[in-house]
Amino acid sequence: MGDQKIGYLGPKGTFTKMAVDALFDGGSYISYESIPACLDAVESGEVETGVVPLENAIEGSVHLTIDYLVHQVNQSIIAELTVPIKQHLLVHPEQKDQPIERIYSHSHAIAQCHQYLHKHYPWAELEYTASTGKAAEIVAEKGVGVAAIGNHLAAEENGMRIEDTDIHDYDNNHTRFAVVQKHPQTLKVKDHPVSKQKTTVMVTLPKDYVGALHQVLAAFAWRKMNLSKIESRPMKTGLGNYFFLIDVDQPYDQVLFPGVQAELAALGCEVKVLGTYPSYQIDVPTPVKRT
Ligand SMILES: O=C(O)C(=O)Cc1ccccc1
Repeated sequence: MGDQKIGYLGPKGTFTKMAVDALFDGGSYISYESIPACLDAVESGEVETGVVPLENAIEGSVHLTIDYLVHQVNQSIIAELTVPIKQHLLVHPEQKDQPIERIYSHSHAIAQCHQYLHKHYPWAELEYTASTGKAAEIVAEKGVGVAAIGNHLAAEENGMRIEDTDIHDYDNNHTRFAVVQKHPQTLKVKDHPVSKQKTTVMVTLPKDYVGALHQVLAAFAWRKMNLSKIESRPMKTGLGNYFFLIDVDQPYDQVLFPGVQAELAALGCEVKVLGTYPSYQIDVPTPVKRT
């Protein structure tokens, strides 16, 4: 296999980049400034593999990723990795007593630190950026009087000072990242244990009728297939129209899944397999001391 080209949500110093560094064993890493830009690059073949955030333990799903995967591109999830997330307040090295008037970050990072922000910086304006790395880059450029929420890598890469560490409101803050490809092929990853094999399916109901979701879930339940997540998202075709994304805790097989698909098809549901993949749990290094 040649050099693997991996696109990720950048710029430098994002959590996605930390996840990429932790998972992959070599390759060319190409940074994209937004989730759609990264997934478009996979779609066009500019990179074979993309890595984007999928779900956070505190804030929930990254809807932009889910919606883009479902509505805009045709790609498979070929791996997922879960990494711990520690948020810090980053400032310009010349920041001293100047009031912090604006705080920049990704919407999920801001949501993970709401209580902290409410308590310590209730006056600060919050400004959303496409990633935490972008927020750090903006603050490094703007100078004093502003701050970013991000990780220690963003601090290092942008020459920032960590003003306050571990400012996320809940411990056990983890994020799941999806590794996606248009034409599934083998990945060269470091030697991480696979915690389980999962399959994600998208189910679209024909129309709203009594017990529809119950029947969908029953198809998995009586086959004793464990579900680890179910989420509804709007179809974007009108209020009240939803599809369901279901994570099943087992690899795709030739008996149970086709059985589910046939049973749901008989109910008029559309079922699409978004991927069957290994799930990695990775501990990224977090060498943080207040500086
Ligand atoms: O913005 C980043 O650094 C990302 O990779 C997305 C994200 C944002 C907040 C928590 C986890 C991942």
